[in-house]
Parts: sequence; structure tokens; C-alpha cells
Amino acid sequence: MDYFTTLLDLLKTEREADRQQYQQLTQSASVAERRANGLTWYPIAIRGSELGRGDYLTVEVERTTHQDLSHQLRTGVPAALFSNHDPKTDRVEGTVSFQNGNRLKITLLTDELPDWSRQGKLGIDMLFDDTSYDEMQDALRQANALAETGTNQLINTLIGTAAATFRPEITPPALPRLNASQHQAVGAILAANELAIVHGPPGTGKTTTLVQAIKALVAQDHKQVLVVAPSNAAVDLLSEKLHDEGLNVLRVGNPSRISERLTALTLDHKMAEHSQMREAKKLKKQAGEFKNMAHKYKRSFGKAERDQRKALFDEAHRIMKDVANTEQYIIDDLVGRAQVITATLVGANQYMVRGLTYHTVVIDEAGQALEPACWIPILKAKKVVLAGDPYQLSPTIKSAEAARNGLNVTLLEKCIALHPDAVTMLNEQYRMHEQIMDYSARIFYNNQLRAHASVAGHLLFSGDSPLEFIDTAGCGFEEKLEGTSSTNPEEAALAIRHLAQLVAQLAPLYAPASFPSVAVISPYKQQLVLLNEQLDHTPDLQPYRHAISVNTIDSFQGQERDVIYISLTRSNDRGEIGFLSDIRRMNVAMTRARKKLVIIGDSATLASHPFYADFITNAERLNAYQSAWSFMA
Ligand SMILES: Nc1ncnc2c1ncn2[C@@H]1O[C@H](COP(=O)(O)OP(=O)(O)OP(=O)(O)O)[C@@H](O)[C@H]1O
Repeated sequence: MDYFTTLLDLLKTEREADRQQYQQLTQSASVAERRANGLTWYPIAIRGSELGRGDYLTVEVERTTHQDLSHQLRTGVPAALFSNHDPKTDRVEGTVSFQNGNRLKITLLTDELPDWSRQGKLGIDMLFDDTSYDEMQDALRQANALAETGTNQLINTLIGTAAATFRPEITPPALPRLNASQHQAVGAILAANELAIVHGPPGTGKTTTLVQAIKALVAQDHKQVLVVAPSNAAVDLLSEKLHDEGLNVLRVGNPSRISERLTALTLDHKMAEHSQMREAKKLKKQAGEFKNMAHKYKRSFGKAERDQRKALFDEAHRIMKDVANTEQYIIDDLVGRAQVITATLVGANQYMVRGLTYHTVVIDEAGQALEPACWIPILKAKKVVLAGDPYQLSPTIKSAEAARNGLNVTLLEKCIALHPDAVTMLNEQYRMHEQIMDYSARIFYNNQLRAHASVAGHLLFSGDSPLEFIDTAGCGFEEKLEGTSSTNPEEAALAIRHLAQLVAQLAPLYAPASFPSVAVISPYKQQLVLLNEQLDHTPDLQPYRHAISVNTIDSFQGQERDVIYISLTRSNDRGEIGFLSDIRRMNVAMTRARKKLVIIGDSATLASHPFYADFITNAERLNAYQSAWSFMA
């Protein structure tokens, strides 16, 4: 099938580009350089170790210095423990199985700590993640084979060779907390035979809707539902909300947020609480003792000692087999009792749940999911629910070639185009003042989005303007290049001065604890550095620092603040706007604001792009346009 062979080729191109970028960052790089690139923790101290399932040793380590450096050693990534003595030979590979703050656990492909780990300084290196690519590739191959039989109704629908069908007799239960479009979405999810799509623009209650739909699915079908998303954060959020609704949720893989409520949903925690676990623990301890005894007999001793050593090891292995059996029983029991299983897309193939099949799989944040990854959970189901917004951030793709040739188009977008009859768009939003929503609604949502009465007119204070565009054209604020990132120091200063004036207006109106939340965002990382400096050097803002954050747009998807400042940064006479031409990113930025949105930019540069030209005209129409001149005067 062309559909899947094309995807397989694109994935191969992407994998190569990703590997090359990884190699560039690691090859011939010193430990210090790798550490600076976030690929290595060094030095580390071992805080403990435990023998786990499959006789693999899990080692807990802590970063003892350089603790603030950002890094990519997240749960699930392949990694290696190494020693600085001879990092090429003194290393053992494994997978990060837990990470929080400056501690992580790595499960090693061995059952005991190597001798070299007791000398020299140790570190953890991130390795290239071949496993995820292998999983995606396997899924595409399997999908291809199934597609060729022509009989798989779900695949036929998703690739567009069959229509999506519905059971018209199904009527959704009464759900008084949902609005009309949310209720309709739940109805479509219940009635769909193969595919239902929930298009959720910003703040429209996509999560609320999905949670109610999943609850209704469990009640209707009496079958386990698999709920997945590309990011751990989204999986965490859904897991908590589903649990709050009284469902038995099993969170597979490690949560990115360590909250007690979430931890309680993980397999590790549920296992520890299980009635049969005490027995397994006792056995494990016994096996450990046998191993310790065996280690006392050195290999160089005589035959009798060697035999003794072997007998002890054999006994330890035999006991560990019993442990594995007991643990498997516990896992099967816990997995069997779950009504909802939650995981990331690739996590849906974790070995505890690898072989399971489901009636329905729900993919949230489908607008950010790489299509090949979606096929991992899809192959486990008869019916798919896709939820997301194709007009917010798309997945990050490393290979420009793969992106150009179609890897940047998500399954969500394809399915919306193929099956408009399967789409329900949630059309009422609970976040933005209607003037803040207006432009996004017009450009991206065909004017179909409404503001709920509770937010349509909400303001920071009576008489405030919810939308402001501050035009720096003609002020001589020129962009600079810092490395690969643009900056605009005068624009940063202006943004913070404007914020200081706003805060002065708000101060008498709000108690510190209920002070409106503010975020200052820019697509350019170096501009954030300048904004932070300006903030730190504005004494009047210090008492409110807790309410103000500075962030990139990408880290902000899914969040909201009362006040959003966007520093567009670009200002040049070539009309070059770089990153800003990705209007989906700008849609995310603009729709984070609840009560006030202040955008600062140079109309002379921005007007080269119709999205901004139109936005500025719109701002003028709404009386929201102001020249920076008049502000500075
Ligand atoms: N039917 C409703 N009635 C009243 N409030 C609602 C309703 N649906 C959602 N909300 C509120 O709207 C807000 C956003 O809801 P939710 O978190 O479900 O949205 P979302 O669409 O997932 O958000 P995002 O834009 O981050 O994707 C929440 O505060 C929620 O309580």
C-alpha cells in the first residue's frame, strides 16, 4: 500500500536526520559539552539499587553538581552508565525508568553493578532512541500488511478507502455539565463504529468532553479503553481527571509530574499495594542474600568453591523466576481490573500492556502527534477517537525533507479532510474575552467560535482594554542577532515598562494572593533572556514577581494566564519574519490570554505577512491600535 510505504520512507528519512543531529551533538564532544547540551549527567552518585523484573538491576543515581542544567534524560529514553576511567569500555546500557529533579533511576541490561562502578567518577549518557523508531516502523509495517488484506474496517476508514459509519440508534446519556457541542461530541463518540474526531479550539473544554465521553464509553461497551497522547503531561492530566470521575485508571509508564494522586495510578504503586506483593518481596530478598553469598566465592578459588558459587547463583535465579511469576500474576490482575489504561503513544507498547487489545483507543493532542506513532495504539483497537486542534502547534520534525514531503501533516488533519462527517467542533470557549478571541476565531475557526457569557466581557478592571497592539514602527527599535536567535532590546524594555504601568494600576485593586497572572512570551529564546533581565531590574515589579512568568510559546500550549504579553521581536527593513510566519504558533500565543492581550511588534516588518497585516487592521478597527510613540510620550 502506497499509503504506508510512503510513511515508512518518511520515517526512515526522519530517523536518519534525528540520528545525525544526535551524533553531531555527541561525537567528539567532551563530557562537559555533552552535559551542556543536556545529554549527560556527570558526575553522579549511586544512591541505591534493586533487582527487578526480568533480573535487571535498577540503579538510583543523583546529580551532585550542575544541578540546574536542563537535560533530556527523561523517563523512557535509552541511556548508559559510564565511568570516566575508560568511558568507551566501562559502560553499561539500559533505560531511564524514573526521573524527578536531580534523581533518576536507570534499569541496566545486567543483574549486578560492574566492578568499575566502584572506582572513578560516574555519569549517565543519553543514547539515541532507536526503540521508539523501531516501534513506529513495526506498527507501520503491520498496518501495511493489514491494509493489504482490505478487510480491516478501521484502517480502510483512516486511510480513506472507506466511509466512517455510525449507529444512528445510539443516543448519548444526559450530561448536564456539558454544553450543546460538547454533548454532541460525546454522542458522536458513542455512535461511531470506526472514527470520531473532536476538534477542540483553545479553551473549549476538550479535556472535560473527553473525560465524559470515556466514562460513557466504559458504561456503554463494558470494555477497557486505551487513552493516549504524545506528551506525558497530557497523559497525566487526563489520568487524574478520569480517576476523579471514579474510573479505575492504570497509568502505564512514568508520570512527568510526581503528585501523590497520580503516583497512586501507576503500576508500580498499585503493585506495591497488592496483597500478593509481600510474598514476592520476601523471595526477592532471599535471592539477593544467595547472590551476596555467591559473590564471596571468588572465581579463582578451587573447584569446590566454584561449584558452591554456581549452586548459590542457580538457586537465586530459580527464586527470581518464582518472583517473576508472582509479579506477572499481580500485573495481569491489576491490568485486568483497569477500566482505562493511559500511556503515551509509544508507551502503549510497554511490555506489561503490549499484547492487549481494546475496543476503543482515544488519542488526545492528536494535532501534535507524529502519524507513525499514532499507529502503535491504533493497531490495538477497532475504533479510534482523535481529539485535538490542527490549528495549534504541530509535531516537531527534525528532517526538513521529511516535513516537506508530508510527515508534518498529522493523521488528525488527514482524517478531518477525509471524514468531515465524523468531526465535531467544540464551539464555545471558557477562557478569552471576546475581543481576544475574535481574530483567531475568524482566521482559524471560520467564525464558528463563541465566548461563553461568563468570559465574553471579563476584564482586569472596568474600562480596561482587553486587546492592545503596540506598534514600534519608526521608533528605531532594531532586531539583533544573538547566535541563532533574534533579540530586540528596546522592545523588551518597552514591554516591561508597559507591564510595570499595568501592575501599578492593578496593585490597589488586587490582594497579592489573588493578583492576576501574567506571562510574557516570545518565540525567540534570547529575547526571553532580555525580558527576564528587564524584569529583574524593575524594582516596582519585584513584589509581583511570583505572578509573572517568562516563557517560549511552545512550552505554553495548554496553559492560560489572565494577562499575556507577546514580544514579536522581529524588526528589519527586509520584511523578514522567520519563525513568526508559523501562524499556528501565533494562534497558540494569542489564545493563552484570559482578560488582556498585549502584542508588541513592528508593523513595517510584520505587514509583509497577510496574517499580521490583517491582525493590525483588525486591531485598528477595534480601537486596540497604539503607536509606541504615543506610549513613550
Ligand atoms: N460545559 C462547560 N461549562 C462550564 N465550564 C466549562 C465547560 N466545559 C469546560 N469548561 C471550563 O473551561 C475550562 C477549559 O476546560 P478544559 O480544560 O476541559 O479545556 P481544554 O479544551 O482541554 O483546554 P485547552 O485549551 O488547554 O486544550 C475549564 O476551566 C473548564 O472547567
